[in-house]
Amino acid sequence: METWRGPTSPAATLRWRAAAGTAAALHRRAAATTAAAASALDAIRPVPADQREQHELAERLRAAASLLAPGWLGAPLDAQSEDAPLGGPALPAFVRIGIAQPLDDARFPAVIPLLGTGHLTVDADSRDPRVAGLLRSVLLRLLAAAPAGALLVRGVDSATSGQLFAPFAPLADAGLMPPPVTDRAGLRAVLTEAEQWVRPTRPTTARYNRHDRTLLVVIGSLPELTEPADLARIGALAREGPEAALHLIVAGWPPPPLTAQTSQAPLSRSTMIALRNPYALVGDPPGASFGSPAPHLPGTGLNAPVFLDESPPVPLLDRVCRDLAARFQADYRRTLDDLLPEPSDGLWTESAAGGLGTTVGHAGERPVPLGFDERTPHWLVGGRAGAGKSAFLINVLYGLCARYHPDELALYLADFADGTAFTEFVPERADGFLPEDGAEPGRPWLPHVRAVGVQADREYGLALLRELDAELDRRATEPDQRRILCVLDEFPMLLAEDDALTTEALGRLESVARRGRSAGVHLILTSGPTPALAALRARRDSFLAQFPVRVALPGGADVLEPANDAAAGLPLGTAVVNTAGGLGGPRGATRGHERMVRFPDPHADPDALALLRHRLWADRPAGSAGPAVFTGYLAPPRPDGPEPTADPAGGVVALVGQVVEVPLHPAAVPFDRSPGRHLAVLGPGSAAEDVLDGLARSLAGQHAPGEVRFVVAALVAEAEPTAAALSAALARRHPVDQVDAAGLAAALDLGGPGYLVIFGMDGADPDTVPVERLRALLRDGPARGVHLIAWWRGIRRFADLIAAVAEPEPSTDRAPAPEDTHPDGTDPDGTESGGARSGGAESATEPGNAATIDHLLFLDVPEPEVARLLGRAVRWRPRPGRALLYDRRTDRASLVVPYATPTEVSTR
Ligand SMILES: Nc1ncnc2c1ncn2[C@@H]1O[C@H](COP(=O)(O)OP(=O)(O)OP(=O)(O)O)[C@@H](O)[C@H]1O
Repeated sequence: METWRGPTSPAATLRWRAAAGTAAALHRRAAATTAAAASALDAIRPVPADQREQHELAERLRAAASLLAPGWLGAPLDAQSEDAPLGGPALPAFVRIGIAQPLDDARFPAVIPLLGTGHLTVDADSRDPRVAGLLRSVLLRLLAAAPAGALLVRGVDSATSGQLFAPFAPLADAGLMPPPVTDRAGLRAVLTEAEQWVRPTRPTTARYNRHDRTLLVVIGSLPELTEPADLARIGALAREGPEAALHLIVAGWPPPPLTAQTSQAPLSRSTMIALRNPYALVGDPPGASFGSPAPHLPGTGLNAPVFLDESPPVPLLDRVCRDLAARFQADYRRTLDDLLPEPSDGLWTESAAGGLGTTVGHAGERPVPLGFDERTPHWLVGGRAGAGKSAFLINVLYGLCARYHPDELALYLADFADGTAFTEFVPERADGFLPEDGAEPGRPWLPHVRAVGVQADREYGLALLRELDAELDRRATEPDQRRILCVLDEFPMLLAEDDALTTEALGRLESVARRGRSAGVHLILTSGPTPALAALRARRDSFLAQFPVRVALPGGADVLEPANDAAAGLPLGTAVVNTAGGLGGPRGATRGHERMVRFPDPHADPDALALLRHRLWADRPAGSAGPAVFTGYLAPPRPDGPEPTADPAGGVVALVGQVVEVPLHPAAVPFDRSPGRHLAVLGPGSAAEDVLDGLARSLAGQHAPGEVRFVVAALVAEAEPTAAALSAALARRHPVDQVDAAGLAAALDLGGPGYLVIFGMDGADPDTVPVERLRALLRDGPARGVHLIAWWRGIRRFADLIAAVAEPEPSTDRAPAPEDTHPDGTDPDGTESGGARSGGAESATEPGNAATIDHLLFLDVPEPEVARLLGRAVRWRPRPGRALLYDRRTDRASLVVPYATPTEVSTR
């Protein structure tokens, strides 16, 4: 009789017996099953090579296969009942790949070891329908048979643009299996994830992370021109993967060589399938042999042609994927309500005296509480983009706001990336700013939230930390029952530069974290995956040591200790909550300090969220103010209401923008009667021109009609249109002279109250506008209500002029003493103030010389130039939408966001 590969012989029969015996030996993890299979197979004896014996052998192998790969793992999928239960007690060790057919009428399921053992390769890729069928059926079997959540799958398929995995889309929608990647970048991301998965916990001892879950990477086809380096990474993963619960199914392996150097060896530790027509040859599984009677003899693979399983019926695939997704979602069907107190209990029933607490999620059926008190004062939260960080934070913040009265809890929120986490807490208005007083906001605000920084500058973050530090100073003498929670989202950006701001921010973080613990000031820091975290942790006396609570969302394992792999492979909507600084513990041991929680998506029901927000807002204590909102990417509108009017000395205060500080406040330039009350706007661009324009309009609005005279001059051509438009606008309310340089010279003697608004002062010819007359104006103008507000395009001309006007002259006038020195001797951005200085502006500040300009507003002037002019260090990074306001009298420099460009003058 002829078998498929040759005449049947006792030796061949022996090989069959050995094959089954080997398979049984491989099944170590299913000992009982294996024992049963082995005993079934041991009964096989060498038999005469007749058809009857062959049939009997096939029958026994069929029985063995049903023991090794029961249910979903081995059943013919086209006959599989749609009601067959999903999930099993343990990860499957064997899986069917097709039907072996040694004789025309003798068949048995071909079963290979995979999970727990090695990998599978096929020499053709997903473009071959037989390969696509095999991959889909193996994947379906494994997913259907694995315990829920135990098998994580990553798909790669370039040749069919991911179509191979299309039937599994419901799993992607549910967040169970990400959509397949289809290009080289995607492949690299998958390989990186797999490498992290197998990364030794401690490289020196080469011990491997051991996961409770298994990662299966299924490559249906490699991207075209996959680079040898990436192929080598696959090879390395194959070698190291199985011990770390990583397995590969790679179709199209080995890939066709591009050059002799790039030809790839078979993937180690894999069962290889070679396609023939119409059947396939199946090689030996790793470390064992289907066909060799003894391990030391070379294996020949399975001695029977195998007809690979076809793609499972679409309805079956669909049903299984939907069921798995539905189960997963059922577990996640909890809502934000499940984290809140019972509605019947009402709002704000808990006391913050001993600490704050809320429910952050559920571990199984059990709610998991987490809080802020002396034991767990601060939290560090990590997760990759899209991991649900905002969702987690929003749950926490609403949970706290529902439990504690605004008198017991104040929130400060800031994000530094382009995230949208906190827009949720910004009262709605198209421009992102707080509605006018009394207006019903489109989006109510939470009475607990004092300040929100959206896409905030690093300076804002530092200001927030300074404010908290100052609050802690206050609390040292006057304890305050109200707890403060400050959330800094993407905090590594605050520390991203190697500069003085980072140094100070680190110090403040340390101080706030250390002192806040017992003083009721708490922090949540969040971060995406970044090497900065490891670097921060490695610092001696790292402030992170003050953060015992670590919350790792998907991709956030680096907030845990490196040896703790509890967060590996977390699906969306889950987090590892660790209260021991991220420390792990023995595998399998109950870790009292660590829970895996599931948390709901608070935006899944926007109406419920809006209702809750409205409830919190409607119940706010009388007199509550909305949060101060700083939106980094918007120029704030000039305040609508009347400008702060005349100060006691009879001058006005011009507002140039918003100081980047906490609490937010306007940058005010007083125009009172003392010498030097003038403003220079410095910078080359049109933004400076716009600032001057806006300021002049705002000043016009502060005076009764006809009360002051405006003299407007454009001494550089580029500013003429602006000057003309401004003059026209101002003229609706006040007398205006639009003049040239000569007219300006004449106006220096203006007798009555007025403003000289000069665009392009650097264009003034000293012969036309004499320095001594300018000096007289700077010194004496304010006393008669005349102020200069002028724009210089370049700092050099300004410095020259100021040096010239500041030259000592016989005078007994003395500049007034500084009114306001920063208490800690630093200016608002932390640079040292005061001290002996030299330089242009310097001489302008010398006592006895009052011919000077008190206020300088820098736009787009490099830090060294500003420092040189001021004769002292400043911390300033010019960028669009930001200005530095320097007040000569107080020697303070403040970062300012200039108000939005005006469109028309106030018509009051
Ligand atoms: N518990 C959850 N269950 C299901 N989906 C969720 C859950 N939490 C968040 N999501 C969804 O995941 C997506 C990302 O969530 P979220 O915006 O909270 O992530 P993030 O980490 O803040 O992202 P980024 O850092 O990019 O802003 C959103 O579409 C959200 O609806």
